[in-house]
Amino acid sequence: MDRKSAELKRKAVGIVGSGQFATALALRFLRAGYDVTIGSRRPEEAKIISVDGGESVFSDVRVTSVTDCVKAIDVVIVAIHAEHFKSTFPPEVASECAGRILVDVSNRNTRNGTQTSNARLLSTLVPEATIVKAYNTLSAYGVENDSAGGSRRVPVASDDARARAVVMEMTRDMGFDPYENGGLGSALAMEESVLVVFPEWKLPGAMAVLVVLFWVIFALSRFYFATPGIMRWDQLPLKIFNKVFGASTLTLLSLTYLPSTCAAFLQVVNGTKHKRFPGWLDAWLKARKQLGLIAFGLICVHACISTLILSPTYMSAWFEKSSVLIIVPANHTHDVPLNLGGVWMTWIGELSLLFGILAVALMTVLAVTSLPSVTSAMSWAEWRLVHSQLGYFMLTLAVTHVYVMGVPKWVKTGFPLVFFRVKFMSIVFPTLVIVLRLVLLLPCLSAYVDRIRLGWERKRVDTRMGVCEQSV
Ligand SMILES: NC(=O)C1=CN([C@@H]2O[C@H](COP(=O)(O)OP(=O)(O)OC[C@H]3O[C@@H](n4cnc5c(N)ncnc54)[C@H](OP(=O)(O)O)[C@@H]3O)[C@@H](O)[C@H]2O)C=CC1
Ligand SMILES: [Fe+3]
Repeated sequence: MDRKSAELKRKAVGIVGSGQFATALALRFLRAGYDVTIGSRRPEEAKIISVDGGESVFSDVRVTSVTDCVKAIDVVIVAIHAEHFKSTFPPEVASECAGRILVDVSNRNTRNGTQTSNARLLSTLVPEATIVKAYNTLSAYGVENDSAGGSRRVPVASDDARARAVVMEMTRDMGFDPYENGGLGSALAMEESVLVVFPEWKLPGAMAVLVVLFWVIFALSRFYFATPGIMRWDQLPLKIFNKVFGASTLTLLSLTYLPSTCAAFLQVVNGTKHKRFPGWLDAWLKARKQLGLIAFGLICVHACISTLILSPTYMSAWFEKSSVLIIVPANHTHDVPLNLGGVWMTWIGELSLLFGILAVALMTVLAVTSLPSVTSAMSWAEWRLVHSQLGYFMLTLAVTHVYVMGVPKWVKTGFPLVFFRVKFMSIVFPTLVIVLRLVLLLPCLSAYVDRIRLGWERKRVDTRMGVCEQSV
């Protein structure tokens, strides 16, 4: 076979099934210049598409029986539900698939705890074909419309490296971004990946809910039970909840930065970095980005509400007291014009606001630099500088924002009543996190941590147990 005819053969693809996904893939392959053959149970009934996307005559797609499709084409995409594998590939059809590449695109509806992937099931039914798992992470809509949501990255898995390479090239031809995803053993994880949504947000989401709930309960108890009489229910939506948002932000920011400090202390205690972190710390370290982003969302809400209620009525401590003495002459009957003028902010208000605004600005920088496109444009050293040093600086600014406005009141309140104040309690945990970080910065300790991170070990440990490469 000369090169030209080999090339022409490579540009042909078969698709078993004529449903929604099969149609979308056929259209995409047609646009990429492929000859498309659809293998259907009832070829005469199959709805056929043309390359311009409209339904039309059989001009662009060849429709045959499943047997003829697998007989004629080297690479066949199996776009049917796994429940129909058995009826579609009985032994007589399976034998015709010998030497062919079959691409399994199927997904499951539930995580039924099975240990066998659909791809493995197909490989047992069609043992003489080479099975590749791909495209199950796409959607029919996304395949048809480039503007549709969803990742353009396509994992491709197969035990046969050549088959993987063939399918990856076809994927590129369609305009997607394929990547090697190992052997067929990965198929189970690929099928499960579409059944769970935002798995990395589960733990941080749960932590955030608990934190906000804690502050809601604390704020309500403080205003309702601890100091009855000062609570006005009509100020619950903004004044009280704004305190909850502020306190929750500080707690979540602390939870974002604490695990790296814990990891550093653990490395000091272990005297090595070659020891796995316990599971809880590992999960917590992985949740940092999401925790930080949730905190960013809450600080935006806190900043909006604070701006709206910024007035001497709501924030009396931030504004100078103004009093006017009105002497009304006896028998005075007409209006007396009063020009009360503006009320100036105190230095406490101004300074506290400044620290708050700076903290929000820095948090915005941190949130932007956590976007994948921005992260990929940064070096590791730059990323570390922003998310570690700058992050702690931002936390310190946020805490100072509360200290400046709170200290005069706390001094007046005194112990133990100060423990019932939301603002006071909100900075206890962040202060502890900052102090722990400062302890790590002590020259003797930071030099020790640096040595450990360079690979030094206090005593040799069995590194074969696994190396922890988590960035801290
Ligand atoms: N739709 C999507 O967005 C995505 C789908 N997938 C996977 O692609 C596969 C096909 O999905 P989709 O196109 O949506 O499904 P459809 O129900 O639209 O199509 C399934 C096709 O399977 C064929 N088939 C074979 N045997 C049977 C049978 N016994 N009963 C009914 N149909 C049969 C039919 O074609 P014919 O009549 O020509 O034989 C039918 O058109 C599934 O495994 C799905 O998990 C993966 C990613 C995204
Ligand atoms: Fe605030």
